Amino acid sequence: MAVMYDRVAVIGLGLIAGSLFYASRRAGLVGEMVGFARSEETRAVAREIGLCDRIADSAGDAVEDADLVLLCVPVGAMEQVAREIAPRLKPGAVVSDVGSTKGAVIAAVSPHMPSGVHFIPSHPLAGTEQSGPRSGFAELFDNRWCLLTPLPGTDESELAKYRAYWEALGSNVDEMDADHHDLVLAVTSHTPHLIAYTMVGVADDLGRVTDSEVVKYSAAGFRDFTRIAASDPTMWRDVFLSNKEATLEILGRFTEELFALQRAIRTGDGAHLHDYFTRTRAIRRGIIEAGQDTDSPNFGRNKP
Ligand SMILES: NC(=O)C1=CN([C@@H]2O[C@H](COP(=O)(O)OP(=O)(O)OC[C@H]3O[C@@H](n4cnc5c(N)ncnc54)[C@H](O)[C@@H]3O)[C@@H](O)[C@H]2O)C=CC1
Ligand SMILES: O=C(O)C(=O)Cc1ccc(O)cc1
Repeated sequence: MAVMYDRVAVIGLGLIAGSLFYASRRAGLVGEMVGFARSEETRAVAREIGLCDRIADSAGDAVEDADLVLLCVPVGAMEQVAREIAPRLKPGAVVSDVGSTKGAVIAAVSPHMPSGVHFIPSHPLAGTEQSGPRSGFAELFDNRWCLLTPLPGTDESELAKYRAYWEALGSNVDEMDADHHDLVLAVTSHTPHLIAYTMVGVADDLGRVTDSEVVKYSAAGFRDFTRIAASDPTMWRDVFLSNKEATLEILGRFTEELFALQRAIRTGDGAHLHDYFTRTRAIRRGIIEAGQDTDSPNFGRNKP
């Protein structure tokens, strides 16, 4: 495939930045990729393993002359990075981020963007519980969604080009507004992570009594919870602090339903439990029939 951006800068050298580097290389989408991370140790690892073509000594140096700048740091660090790079951005450059929340990132980054620079926020719905410079891989974005939340008045041709970049990385791309994104993600990602963290925390408390039994007899569902609860603490702290309103809204609804189920168990209301589980089973079957199960080889089959 042809080179789309001659020079790309990635700030923050973890799972997403590394995967962007390998996937961009695989598809021949960028000329040179320059990287920067705050910690000296991360930069040393990146140099050692050949992550990026060049590792700069500051965020400002990394973005010098870059056509595309990708902010791949925890969402709580976006503002500081935007402030650091702003004076060094090339006029006409596209700046994007890959943060898991969008409203707060837009509020943090856009005030610092000089006129003539195009800020186009994005969020790949692809990840693992791994983090750091050694965790990236080229296939991460294959067949996953990437959501763009462009601001009103965004340059149409830069938006179309950035969208095509994600498609060339292997993703399916959709656009929506930031508030809607944050509500959808609170339901599908943020609150489920909080539930996994809580369940593993509960098991850990029990573990002090029954010790290794929790691990020894853990069934698949609980093992999935432990995988999710092993995700990066800094990243997830920032996600909840920056998507407060939507997460609290969904958590409120969650606890109401949980209390109703708790009451059904206490009062022996089997019909309530059975009806509830029948409804949720139909949702899973609907996802599979629509070809939207990303674990299935049929994923994307029924896409419009
Ligand atoms: N891990 C996941 O599954 C996904 C993460 N995201 C989002 O992508 C972003 C990056 O996540 P990961 O790559 O997983 O994180 P990571 O923890 O693997 O990497 C983050 C990198 O940012 C660097 N960093 C932190 N603060 C910095 C600062 N002030 N200046 C420069 N570098 C700084 C760290 O040293 C590290 O190299 C986050 O905003 C996250 O919400 C989006 C989709 C999936
Ligand atoms: O590992 C998992 O199960 C994930 O849910 C990955 C993930 C984490 C954060 C995001 O913003 C998007 C995807």
